[in-house]
Amino acid sequence: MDKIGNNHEDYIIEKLKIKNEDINNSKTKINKKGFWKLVLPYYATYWPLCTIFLLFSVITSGILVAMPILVNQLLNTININVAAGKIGLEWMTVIYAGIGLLITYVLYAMFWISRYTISGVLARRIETKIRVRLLAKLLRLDLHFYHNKKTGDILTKLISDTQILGDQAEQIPLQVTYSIFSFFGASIVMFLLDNSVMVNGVQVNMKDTVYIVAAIVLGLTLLITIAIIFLYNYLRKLQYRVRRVLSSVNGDIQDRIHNIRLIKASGTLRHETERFENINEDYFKLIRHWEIRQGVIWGLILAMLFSVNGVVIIVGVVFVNKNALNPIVMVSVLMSVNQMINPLVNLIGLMNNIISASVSASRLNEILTEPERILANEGEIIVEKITGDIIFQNVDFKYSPDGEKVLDNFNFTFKQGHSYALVGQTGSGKSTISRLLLRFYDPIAGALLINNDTNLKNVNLKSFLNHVGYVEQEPQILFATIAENIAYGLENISQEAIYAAAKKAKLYDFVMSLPEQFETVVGERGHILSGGQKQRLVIARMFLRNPEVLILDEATSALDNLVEKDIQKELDALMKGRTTIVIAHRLTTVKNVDQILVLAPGKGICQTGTFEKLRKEEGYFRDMYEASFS
Ligand SMILES: Nc1ncnc2c1ncn2[C@@H]1O[C@H](COP(=O)(O)OP(=O)(O)OP(=O)(O)O)[C@@H](O)[C@H]1O
Repeated sequence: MDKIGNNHEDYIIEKLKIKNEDINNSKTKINKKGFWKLVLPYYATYWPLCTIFLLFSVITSGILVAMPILVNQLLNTININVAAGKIGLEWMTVIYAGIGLLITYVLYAMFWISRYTISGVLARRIETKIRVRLLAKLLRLDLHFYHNKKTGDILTKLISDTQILGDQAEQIPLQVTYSIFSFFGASIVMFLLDNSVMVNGVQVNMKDTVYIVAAIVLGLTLLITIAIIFLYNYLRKLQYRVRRVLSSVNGDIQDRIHNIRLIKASGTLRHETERFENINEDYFKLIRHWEIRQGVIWGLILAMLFSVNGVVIIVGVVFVNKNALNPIVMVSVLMSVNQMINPLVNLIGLMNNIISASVSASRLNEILTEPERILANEGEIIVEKITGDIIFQNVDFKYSPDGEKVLDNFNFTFKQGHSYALVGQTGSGKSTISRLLLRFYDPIAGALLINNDTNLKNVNLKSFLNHVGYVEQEPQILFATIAENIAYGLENISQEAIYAAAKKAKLYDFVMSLPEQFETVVGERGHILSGGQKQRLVIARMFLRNPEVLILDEATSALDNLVEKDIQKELDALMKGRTTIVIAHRLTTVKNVDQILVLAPGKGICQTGTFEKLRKEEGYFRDMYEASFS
């Protein structure tokens, strides 16, 4: 099997930053039982629906399979009188058989419609349940998981793969039941056919001949089935690679749309279009490769299957010629052979679906089996109030196992009710300290204690975060109204409280000038807001939370000096009596804090003191101070 990365896929791999081993190691990535493992629990949960669905599938398949018997009965009413050379009909039997056929078709239609509706509902139920489960898992995973993922890639799994799984959770059992049932049903029917003929007034039975024909059909189809199983494994690996690349292409589109302003500002429209064309051209070649192979493979197998029909016709004609097979029975035998082949043809049509389902299940399992490093401790120690110090005790931390330590034996006590500022060169670990405190990550060694002695790992995370207000450099804004964005995470908040928070954040006047005021939808990531307005919105969110611990990571960096001064006044008032950690490059923001910590990359804290003390001391802070006034 050719490896991706050796030929036309080189470009796509390089451009989309796909890990080569991710694709070529598809053997380890694809879990053969993945699909069943994922959907069986849902079949068990919705067992009444499943039972009816399976029952009706069996009934509809049964009716189809029984059809040759009815036809056989009908045809047998034609009584061939060989001696007299006449053909006579038993009209009453014909009428009864006709009515029987009609009733059968009506019943078939009724069961088919019921089965179709029930299985559709079941499919969508399973799809939505798996999607919710996946989303819940994604929310539980810590930020490490997201570092090397593209959002579009995750979205493809969340939307397309769950949909494929839902569809196939319906189609696979349905078609497999039908196929197995019809195959074996048709085989049995073939043996039950009345293969006797009147020869010169004497009834002659030809059962042996039918057995021979059936054995030929069974033998040939068994061989073809074995071939299908081998080819299935090959095609599944190929399909995994195609889907992996497709979801990376989706990720790429999402990434470029996300950065549309960069593209516009850099004038790279043509470059991006060409790049995308090249990526898609490579994707096209890859999928063409898949389409051709699977087309040829399934086509050949279909041809082999249909040739069974041909073999039966030839064998049948020979037997009829030797008077070993009743020509009327031969019609029914041929119908039964078709009934045996049809399920296999059906299974071939279903093969691509089975492959898709198996690949989707493997891709979803990549997320579902991802270890959860941070357990939110839903039922553990509830934090009613933050009344004590926050202590970083011998904390070591790095972002990846093979990366450098960002914090190395970091020790510091943030005293309750005091304010602190973290300053220092870029990359010195200031934001990392706040991320650890919010439990975006856990330290690899040491501990974070809150309320003097409670390990943060042991507390109910939500109850702790209820007391923490966090404003970060890049405001996180949802596609929702301004009011919803301000009140995010809080329940039963009055309109007045939202207005008051907006006033403190100097956002109120602007919001009231909008046609829909606080009900204005701000667009994705606050598209309709300026950088400063976004920052004011997240500051308003924090005022509303009224937390006991404040973490302000460059909270006012996007504000102009006058607004910043106003908001800083409000923030200073809020900071009083609350443990506050301010991360800032602007000295105005850190002027009034109780203590400033100066950090250096790889060294941790290298200076501490008040603004006045550090201003005079030789070091990074004095350099920073002098630079800002030079
Ligand atoms: N998600 C991440 N994965 C890997 N490394 C990271 C990640 N986030 C930060 N780092 C690295 O950790 C170090 C500390 O980053 P951090 O964001 O804490 O610095 P900072 O002092 O806040 O910088 P700045 O002042 O520029 O915001 C940096 O070297 C950075 O490259």
